[in-house]
Amino acid sequence: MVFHDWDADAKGPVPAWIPTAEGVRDTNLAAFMNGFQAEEWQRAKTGDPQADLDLLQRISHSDPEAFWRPVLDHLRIHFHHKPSRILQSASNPDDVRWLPGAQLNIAESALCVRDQDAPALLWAQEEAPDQICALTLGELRLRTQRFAAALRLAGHTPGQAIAIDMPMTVEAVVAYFGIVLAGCAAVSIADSFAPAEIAMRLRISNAAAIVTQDVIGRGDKLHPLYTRVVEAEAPRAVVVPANASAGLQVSLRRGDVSWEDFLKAAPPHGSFQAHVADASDVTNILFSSGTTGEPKAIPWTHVTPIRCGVDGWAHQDVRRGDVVAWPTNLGWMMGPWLLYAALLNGAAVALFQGSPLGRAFGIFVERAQVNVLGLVPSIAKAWRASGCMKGLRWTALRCYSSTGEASAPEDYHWLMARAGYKPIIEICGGTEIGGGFLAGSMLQPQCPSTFSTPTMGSNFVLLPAAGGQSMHGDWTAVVGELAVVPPLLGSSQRLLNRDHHSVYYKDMEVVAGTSTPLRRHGDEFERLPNGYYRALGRCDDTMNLGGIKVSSVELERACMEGVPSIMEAAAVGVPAPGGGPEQLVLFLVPKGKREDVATVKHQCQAAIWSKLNPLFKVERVLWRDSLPRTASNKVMRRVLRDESRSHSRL
Ligand SMILES: Nc1ncnc2c1ncn2[C@@H]1O[C@H](COP(=O)(O)OP(=O)(O)OP(=O)(O)O)[C@@H](O)[C@H]1O
Repeated sequence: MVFHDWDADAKGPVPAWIPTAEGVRDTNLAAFMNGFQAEEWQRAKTGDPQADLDLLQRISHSDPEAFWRPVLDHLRIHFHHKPSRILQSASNPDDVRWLPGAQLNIAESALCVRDQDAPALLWAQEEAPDQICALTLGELRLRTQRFAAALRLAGHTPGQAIAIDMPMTVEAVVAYFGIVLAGCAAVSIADSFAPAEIAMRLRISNAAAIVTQDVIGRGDKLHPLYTRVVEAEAPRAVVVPANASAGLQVSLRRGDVSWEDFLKAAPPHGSFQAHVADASDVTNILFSSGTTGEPKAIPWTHVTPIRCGVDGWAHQDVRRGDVVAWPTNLGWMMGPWLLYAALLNGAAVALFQGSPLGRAFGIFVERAQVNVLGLVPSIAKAWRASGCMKGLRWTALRCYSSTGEASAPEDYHWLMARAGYKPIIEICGGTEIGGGFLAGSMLQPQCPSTFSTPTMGSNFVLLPAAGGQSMHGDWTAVVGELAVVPPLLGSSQRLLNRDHHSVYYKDMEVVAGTSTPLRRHGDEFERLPNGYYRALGRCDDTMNLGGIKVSSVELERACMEGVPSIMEAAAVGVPAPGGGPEQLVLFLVPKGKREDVATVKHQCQAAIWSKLNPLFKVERVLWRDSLPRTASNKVMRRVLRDESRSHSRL
């Protein structure tokens, strides 16, 4: 009611959550600001953390030496040899060096320097979501060291690539950190992939071994995993049983070994000296989702996880003793991101062994006392449609967080309300960024499906179609492609299967007033009148309707808000048969039964006219049972574009 005369055109969307003074005071950033010493900070700060947030964010990229030193201390990054400086600049962004001269193993910072008695991992099975099991950091460290020792005894040397293809279980986390401690690179492969996809990733990374699981149990169904890995002609496999008490449910190839036998070679309590590496050595090889084409193989170094840690610290406000849950897999960047964002901040990771779509997951969140709950938009949509979380009390929750694709404000308003109005911290970046460049903040009012600040350390411009570069802080409402201003700590400097420079810098404008090229990212954003941002999806998903550029996401949002009978929408622009301007085709998933196409087309048209532009014409509407998605659950509009082209040829 307080907002009934809110002028959204002048002030941006209505906030659905406003931090209290006490809430602001308790954040990590407010505490950090108290002790921050940078010269510009001392000169210009007001003493009010909310008012000073922009200043801190600006200093975080304009003065990396001043910003990162205390942040590295705060995250307790453990160096065997300290870096000579934070950043060694170069005119080519691929040649800059973060933490030059540093010798470290980032897994030690995650496992060895914090309270060893504190919980590090919590988990439960889908069949018994309220039976929470826990492992302390000390126990996790010991198991990890044993795995690393076993790797060494099996002949694996620093620099080798070792794949992991399995659900995100305790064993997966042990293997992940064990590989990093041993100086090898973990090749992250999502557990949903078919053999050909697994084989491609093993080939690109030249993996010397793989850690996998026999089967994946979901509800009362068992899905094969080991057989897929075998079909991919994987190298030697270490195989974890899905059900430890039942033992392995597959027979192994000659040379493959069970998890238990693999570990037997190393003493359970022996200490393992972590491999001390250069900051730029590889710890992890990840693959992007492939929304825009073939997945890119992206190496993460010992520096990249610091991006994850700082995101979690500054944006989701992960605190010591917290519990962080985020249904994902090590094969997606949010898997490793979650481990580092929690452990580098002294928090525990909550791993649910089952589907996040049902009530069992909600019970787990309640019982594990989850403080920070991450998700992708399709999870919230499913919860809202089924009503499965009704009555659950997520009282420990301080915030949600969302990544992956643009969210629907209505769904997210619903989600905020279901935990008694808790903010949803949107974060957008990418596998090659090691985390986010744009996010929400617990120091600022939050509106569903918007971003309120660049992440700490990052800087970007929007490139409006009319030309020019619009900086954050310009405070002008504008739409444009977002381009990152390098350098950005954590972002990639090489790719294994493409030329890094051509993918990210070729043909890009230079940063105004410098000779440094902007870094391409390929997302379209709108800056709102209050300086917040809204994601408009991939630039490839924008279309030109009657000479006006519009993004798929905007059209979809208008339909979702205006037509109650649809659950999901995907909008694509298709060239008119025989040439001419693009035509708008809508693919819709119904909430219940499919309504008459002509009626729904009329409703969508009305919603688009009233919310966006009276010149946009809906050409066709097609019902679908579901939308095509990548393995990481992102809508593949390029597949729909192809589909509608073939429809129009019929
Ligand atoms: N909170 C968010 N809101 C909107 N979009 C998001 C959000 N988080 C991530 N994204 C989208 O996901 C992308 C990053 O995902 P990822 O690194 O897996 O690569 P991809 O773009 O999906 O795949 P590829 O680069 O192979 O095409 C972002 O560029 C953005 O398009």
